[in-house]
Parts: sequence; structure tokens; C-alpha cells
Amino acid sequence: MTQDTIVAIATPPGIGGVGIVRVSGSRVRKIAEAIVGRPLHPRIASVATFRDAAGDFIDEGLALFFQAPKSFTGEDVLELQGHGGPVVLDLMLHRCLELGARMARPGEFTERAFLNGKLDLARAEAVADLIESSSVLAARLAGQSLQGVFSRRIETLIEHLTRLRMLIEATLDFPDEEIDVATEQSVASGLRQLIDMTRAIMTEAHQGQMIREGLAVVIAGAPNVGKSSLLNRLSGTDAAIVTPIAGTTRDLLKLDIHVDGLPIRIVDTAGIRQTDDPVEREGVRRAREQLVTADLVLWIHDGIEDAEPMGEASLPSNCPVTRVRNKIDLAGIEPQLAETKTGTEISLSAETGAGLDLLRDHLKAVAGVGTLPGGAFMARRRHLDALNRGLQCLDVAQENLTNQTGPELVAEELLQAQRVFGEITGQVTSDDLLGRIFASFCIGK
Ligand SMILES: Nc1nc2c(c(=O)[nH]1)N(C=O)[C@@H](CNc1ccc(C(=O)N[C@@H](CCC(=O)O)C(=O)O)cc1)CN2
Ligand SMILES: Nc1nc2c(ncn2[C@@H]2O[C@H](COP(=O)(O)OP(=O)(O)OP(=O)(O)O)[C@@H](O)[C@H]2O)c(=O)[nH]1
Ligand SMILES: [Mg+2]
Repeated sequence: MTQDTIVAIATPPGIGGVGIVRVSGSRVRKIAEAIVGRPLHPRIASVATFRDAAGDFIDEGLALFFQAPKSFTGEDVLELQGHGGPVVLDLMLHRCLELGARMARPGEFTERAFLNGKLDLARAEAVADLIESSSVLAARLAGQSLQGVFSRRIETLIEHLTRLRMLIEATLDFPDEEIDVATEQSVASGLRQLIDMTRAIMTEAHQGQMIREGLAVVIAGAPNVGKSSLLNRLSGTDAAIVTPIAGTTRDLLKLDIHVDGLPIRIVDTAGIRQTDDPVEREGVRRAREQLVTADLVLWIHDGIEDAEPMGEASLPSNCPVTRVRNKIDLAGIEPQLAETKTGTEISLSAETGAGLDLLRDHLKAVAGVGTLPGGAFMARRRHLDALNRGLQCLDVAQENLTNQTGPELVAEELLQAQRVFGEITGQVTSDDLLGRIFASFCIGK
């Protein structure tokens, strides 16, 4: 416990029933005795009067002491649970500062928990994700990760990787010998298994990340096909201006909506067409820009003028697209979802709402909601990036094996993959990475 002592108000700003000041570090016992006037028993809540330097009353509250290492941070921890008013909490905070604590940085309590081995990095991140979840679904997945579901998957992956490396390195100890056929076969099958495992984890992690950040859906298509009407219908608002005039929408209109707990960041765009109007042209440029970053483009057409919707050629290649035929009320056809050569096509009416349920189910399916067996978990972009880089190493290892470039190169790639996967749980870290992760936490966490 060589760390300095940190303090922060752990409850949100404003007025509440109860407010908590949390202290962690080596001075905690002294601070507790000075404020409460007597030593505290670990892990027993005591009703106490909190007093300032002059012995004057600050508050009557509950004092809770956790003795290192059995605490959230692994250090001595004190909680002063007082009445939830900003002035009272500030007085308590200042008393702790007077007694030698310093203000905690955002996320510093959790950072210490990580550094003291109480939580691995993926679980520490899940703490923040749980706090910040915007839907029940997101909270449920963050809860899974907080309980270690994701971390255990990564640990198992690393265990398999280590075993495979040992197998290869045993061969390296006899440099004169080539890898024998039996070893080569078990390495090859072990490697295939590792790649499959990584892919499976990536699928789940991707779903988690999508639910954390929201599915980015862009509504695009020719002018006047009903893009803004669809945005309004999906969001249950009249946020977008709708008129019979082609070229109504110019600015991007971004809304955050939920479909059965799935967060969706939806963008309405200007109808894509050739135009001399400089304002509309800028709108079309911005619309095109959105297509590149979308998780899904809803390409709207109204099936009236042209069966082959114009402008569709402007879609970037490998852009994930679902075609939506709108205004089926005018054509007198039923809502439907069809799988075609070019992907899914949904027929609906933004005006009447017919077929909207098909679209909502489709959006959930794209995000993978409810399609994965068992333990889906929360993940971040950082985790997916690491999984991706690790998978690349495994692919290279497989190539090296096939091309018989020698066991050293295969082992080297496996070691690299192991390091990269270790970044997820924090077995391998840099100060820079930790700084970035914990700085995004709230103060007092
Ligand atoms: N009042 C209060 N509520 C809180 C927290 C807190 O710090 N204070 N938490 C903070 O985020 C969360 C709870 N998380 C916690 C996790 C571990 C320990 C802890 O003392 N762990 C010890 C002892 C374990 C045991 O007794 O089984 C340890 O791990 O050694 C405390 C809180 C949510 N609610
Ligand atoms: N009958 C019918 N009319 C619709 C439907 N959806 C939209 N409309 C009408 O089509 C016209 C254009 O709708 P908008 O939602 O403004 O179309 P948009 O694609 O956003 O058009 P721009 O912003 O100009 O690109 C309006 O008059 C809407 O009322 C539909 O499902 N059925
Ligand atoms: Mg519009």
C-alpha cells in the first residue's frame, strides 16, 4: 500500500436521499478516526457523527470501512454515507482532502482495482458499460461481461494458444529435427480449432459492441421515395419535414431510437440525384458520406417510377444494404420480406405503418439480437480490434505451417497472437492504454 490516498464523491451531483464520499489508500484509517472519532470495525456499517477539524457537526451518517486487501480497490477503503446534498458532501470531501487525501481522477478507484488484481481489464470496462447502458439489453450484456463471461472466453483461448505453442517449442528444442508428421497434423488441427474459437468469440463480441454503441442505420435513396416518412414512423416522432416536393431533406437528421432494447443510431439523408442547386448538392455529398460508415443502409424506393431504383449504383461496394420498397398502400400490395440475390428486400408503407414490424425484426436480426446461443456479452471496439489482429496472426501461422517455413515462424506468430489477446483482459497493457480506458470513466468510479 504505497499508493497515495484518493477521495471522490461517488454519488451523482445534485440532491438525493443519500450521498457517498469514497476514500481509498493508506491514510484511510487515520482519516476515518479523525472524522468519526473512533476506530471502525471492518465491513460493519456504523452510525456515526462526521465532524470537521474544529469538531463541529457535518452530518450524521453511516461509516463503512473495508480493510485491505478485501475491498473494491484492494486497498483500505472508507465510505462515508451521508445525506445527499451537495453542500454536505462537499464538506465531507474537503475534510478528507484536509486529512491528506487527494481528488481521485475519473475511473481511478476501478483502475486501482485492476492494478491490484481485483478485476481484469475487460471486467473493469464492463463496470463503465453497465453504468452507461442505455437499454435493458445493454445492461444485461454488460452484466455478463462484469461477471467474467467474456474474460473467461479469452482466457480459454489463450490457454489453448499456450498449449499449441508448447507443442511446437518442444520440437524447437531438437533443432536438427524437422516437425514430424504426427506433430504437424496435431498443430494444424489445433490451429484450425483456435481460428474457429476466435471467429466465434468475434461474432459474439461484435454483437455486444453493436448493442453498446447502437446499430448505425442510414436511410438513403432517390428523392421523394419516403425516407423522411420512414424515419418519422420508426422513431414515432415528426422530427423530419415531409412534403411532396422532391429534394425536401438536405441536412442529415440523426436520431437515437430503440427497437426492443436494441439501440439504433438512425440517419435520414437527402435524396440522391444530380442537381445544380448547391445546397442540395452538399446534402447529397453528405448523404453519400454516411453510406461508408453505416452498419446497414436502408435503400428506399417507391416501386412506382422504376423497378430498378435509380441511383443505387452510387452505393459503395460491399456496403451492407437492405432494399425497402415503400408506399405499398398505393400499389395495393401486402407487406413482405423476401431474400433476393442482392440481399433482403422489404415491402412496407411508411404512411400506414404496414410492414414496419418486418423491418423492426430485420434490424434486430442484423444486429444478431437473440440469435446467439447462451452467453452473449458486452464488448468494445478495442476488443474487436484485438481479436481481429490476433486472428490475422493465426492466419499467418497457418500459412507458415502450410508452406513449411519452419516451426520458429509458426511459434512466433502464435506468441504474437497471445500478446494481442492478452491486451483484452489486460495481461498485456501499456500506461497509454490504461490511461485512455479509465479516463472515460466518471469521477468516483
Ligand atoms: N456502497 C457501495 N456500493 C457499491 C459499490 C461500492 O463500492 N460501494 N460498488 C463499487 O463499484 C459496487 C459493488 N462492488 C463491489 C465489489 C467488491 C467489493 C469488495 O469489498 N470486495 C472484496 C470483498 C469480497 C467479499 O467480501 O466477498 C474483495 O474482493 O476482496 C465491494 C463492492 C456497486 N455498489
Ligand atoms: N401513399 C404513401 N405516401 C407516402 C408514403 N411514404 C411517404 N409518402 C409521401 O411521399 C412524399 C415524400 O415523402 P418524404 O418522406 O418527404 O420523402 P423523402 O424520401 O424524404 O424525400 P426527400 O427528402 O425529398 O428526398 C410525401 O408526400 C409523403 O407523404 C407511403 O408509404 N405511402
Ligand atoms: Mg426527406
